[in-house]
Amino acid sequence: MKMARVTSITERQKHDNHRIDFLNGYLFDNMIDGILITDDRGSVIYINDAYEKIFSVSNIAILNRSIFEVKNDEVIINGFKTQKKIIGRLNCSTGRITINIAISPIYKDKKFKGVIGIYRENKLKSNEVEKVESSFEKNLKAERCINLNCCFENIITDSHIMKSTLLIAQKASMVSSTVLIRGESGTGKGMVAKAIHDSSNRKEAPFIKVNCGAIPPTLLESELFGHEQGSFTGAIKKKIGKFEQANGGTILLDEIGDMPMEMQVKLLRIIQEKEFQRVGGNETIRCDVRILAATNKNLEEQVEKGRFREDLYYRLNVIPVQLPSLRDRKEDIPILCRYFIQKLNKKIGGKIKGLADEVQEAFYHYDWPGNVRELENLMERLIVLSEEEIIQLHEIPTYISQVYNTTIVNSMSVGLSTLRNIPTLEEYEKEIIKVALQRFKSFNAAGKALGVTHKTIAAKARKYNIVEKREG
Ligand SMILES: Nc1ncnc2c1ncn2[C@@H]1O[C@H](COP(=O)(O)OP(=O)(O)OP(=O)(O)O)[C@@H](O)[C@H]1O
Repeated sequence: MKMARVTSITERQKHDNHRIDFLNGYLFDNMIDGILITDDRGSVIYINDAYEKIFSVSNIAILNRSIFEVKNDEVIINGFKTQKKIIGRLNCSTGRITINIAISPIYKDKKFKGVIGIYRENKLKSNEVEKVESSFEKNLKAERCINLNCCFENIITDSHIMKSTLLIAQKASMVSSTVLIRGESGTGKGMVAKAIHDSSNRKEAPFIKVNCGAIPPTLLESELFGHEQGSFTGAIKKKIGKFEQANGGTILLDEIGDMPMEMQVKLLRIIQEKEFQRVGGNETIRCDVRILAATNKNLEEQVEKGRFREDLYYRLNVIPVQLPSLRDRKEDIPILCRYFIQKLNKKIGGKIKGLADEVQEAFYHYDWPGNVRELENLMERLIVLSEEEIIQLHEIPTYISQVYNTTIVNSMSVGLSTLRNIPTLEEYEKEIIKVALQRFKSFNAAGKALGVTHKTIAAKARKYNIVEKREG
């Protein structure tokens, strides 16, 4: 009898640990190709010996540095930004050696975890030197092909996933199908709905937004479909509902997941038959309204629990548009900050020029549960209250700066544990002082960050030739 192979959990764990060992060290050590691996923020977490040789760099100088600051390797930067497989070529200064590069994104549980770059030296014969052409250019062109029209220009993003999502929204604007826009609160669902309307041939007609969660269930029907005079206590005058107001245009049913069951039946009817009656009225009113719905709820779960009609769910979910949360597109944080600084400086007469490096780091590590709205509100508060032109770490709320402080300590120990050759204490001291001086720009501030006096920093900076020794 054939025995099935069963891998127990503990065995599997052993496998996993083994794999991690591989990744942390020896798998790539003896390869001919240079290898560089980054984490999801673009910090270098691994380079092998071949990489050190090809680029004449030491791992101590490059580990934990951002690929944006380490070296001008546009191929990996482009691979990181687009989170796509990219091949390219770098020319060395002699022109006789090129380096073929293949960058691949690393995903775990559908989440972007960083990139791995493979670098292979390619010695050219002299007649080949002229022919070298970088496929990086081609990739850039492909990237530019993601063309969004001006209706989407207020939706600021650098993220490839977000741009692809907006492209779906733009395509949806060309038809009248129902669109279900999903995403956590503050991810921009309202903005996307407006852009779909503005980009459609209904743009001259009204765009009407109804927050289904904010209106008491008893009033929602009259809000949506209107009522006749005297149809219920308080119905003093005839009222035109939102659907009639939106005739020829678009209606956004925001927080659709909170719509009461009775209203869901009525909504289904209007989607199917395109007609309704006002509350207390007999007249059948036909209207031509494009329906967009938005929610931050898990509608599938609501359907399973019997809180949302399955037939309505399918009617609404004809074109799904899923907006990623800000923590899943952290590459958007810098561009959003720049955008909000510019916009809010104008609005409230602020003079902020930017964010200190540590603030940017802190923003990067924070989870932003309120997404872009939370970031925008915080930027407004900082612009109003900040004493400096560059917003400093001590000015941001402690729940965000704390995240930064713990991450720095953690990343230092992770970085050290991945080093193959442990640096001497002196080498380590030299590097950390260099980093602190680059970041804080003065002996005083660097000393404060490292917990020593400015005199100690100054003396050590001279000892390690980080700054020039004074004569005499
Ligand atoms: N990509 C973006 N670029 C610029 N501003 C943005 C972006 N995304 C969101 N915002 C801003 O964030 C705020 C929230 O956006 P919006 O109301 O569209 O989010 P939402 O997902 O509909 O939120 P909710 O579910 O709470 O209604 C708005 O002030 C909007 O201007």
